[in-house]
Amino acid sequence: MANSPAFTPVNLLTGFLGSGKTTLLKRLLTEPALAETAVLINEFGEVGLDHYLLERIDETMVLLQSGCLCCTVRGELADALRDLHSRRERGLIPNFKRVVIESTGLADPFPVLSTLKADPVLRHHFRPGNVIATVDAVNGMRQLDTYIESNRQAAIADRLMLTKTDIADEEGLDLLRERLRRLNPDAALLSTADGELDVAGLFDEAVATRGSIAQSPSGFYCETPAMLETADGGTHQAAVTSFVMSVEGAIDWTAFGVWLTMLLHRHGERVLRVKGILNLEGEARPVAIHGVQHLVHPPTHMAAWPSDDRRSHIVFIVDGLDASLLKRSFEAFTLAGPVSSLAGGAPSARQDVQTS
Ligand SMILES: Nc1nc2c(ncn2[C@@H]2O[C@H](COP(=O)(O)OP(=O)(O)OP(=O)(O)O)[C@@H](O)[C@H]2O)c(=O)[nH]1
Repeated sequence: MANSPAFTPVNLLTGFLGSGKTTLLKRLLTEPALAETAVLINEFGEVGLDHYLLERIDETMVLLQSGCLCCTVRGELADALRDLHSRRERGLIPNFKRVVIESTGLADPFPVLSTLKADPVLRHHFRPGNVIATVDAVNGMRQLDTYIESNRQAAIADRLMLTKTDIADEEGLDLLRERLRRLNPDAALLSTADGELDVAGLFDEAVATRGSIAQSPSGFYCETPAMLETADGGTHQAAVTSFVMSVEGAIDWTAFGVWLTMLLHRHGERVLRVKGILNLEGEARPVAIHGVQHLVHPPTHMAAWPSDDRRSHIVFIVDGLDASLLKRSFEAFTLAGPVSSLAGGAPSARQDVQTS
């Protein structure tokens, strides 16, 4: 295709669970300079909601199967990129000049980058762009303390993007900045709240160095930082699992709000992420809800239902918390009918994530 670059940059948007990747992506995609962007979304969990929460669906947006890019979806990533390239060449989809991959909040970015290098077709048409890692100013310190994935994401990034500085306390923020500078002194440390932020400039530019990671002559990255290897060979923390609760019929908002607040108050340490699209009593439009550990974000109305499915779907990513307990307490609190579908455990798409 005439206007497509010889090597299309593939940018990676990473960052721990709930740290604001989709929010940033949504903002980026409204930038006129970034109009020609293909988006690949990968989510940890049975049911992906991010493509709905992004509220942009077209043929240059690809949802990668559930499972984690760094563990089980790498072949699919390569296939998706090859397919996008081939359809662009044949003029079947709008031209795109860059790719952005939004990874799961638990992804290790390194294998994603090496997928580009390993594939004989991809390396002739794509090149690495930038790795942008969002870091939650409220929960980031605890996540760095607890989850190796969070450290890997921050260590490999070209740009560290602090989010939620508007609701974080100053003292904690200073400590987090210091820690991030120590972890990755070469990355630009930015904030989504910065009015001067050059959003378009976050992408594409190939960078000469990437922290302590060596760059091969072909421009791809060939070493993983040894200091961040996990004892179990690099898979996710042992007890992290995800499940979805799907609920028929409208939910009472007050009861739901009390339940969620109590849940996160009591078990916030272990609820790494909760997000959902809710059908609420008295509301024509769906409402998106987000929680990250102890933090409940204000709910937002979505523009419209993304499909004919009018059920509420609530996705949980938990660390060592029993799905059936959550289901029972949800039913008791909200007096909702039985939760119609409850996926738990470790399905084949994410076998690398062990259940305890
Ligand atoms: N106050 C505030 N809230 C934010 C900011 N960035 C994101 N959020 C909120 O944080 C919640 C999670 O944001 P998402 O963008 O869905 O996070 P994510 O990293 O894509 O989440 P996962 O893909 O599930 O890991 C949402 O309720 C956002 O509105 C910010 O800078 N300030």
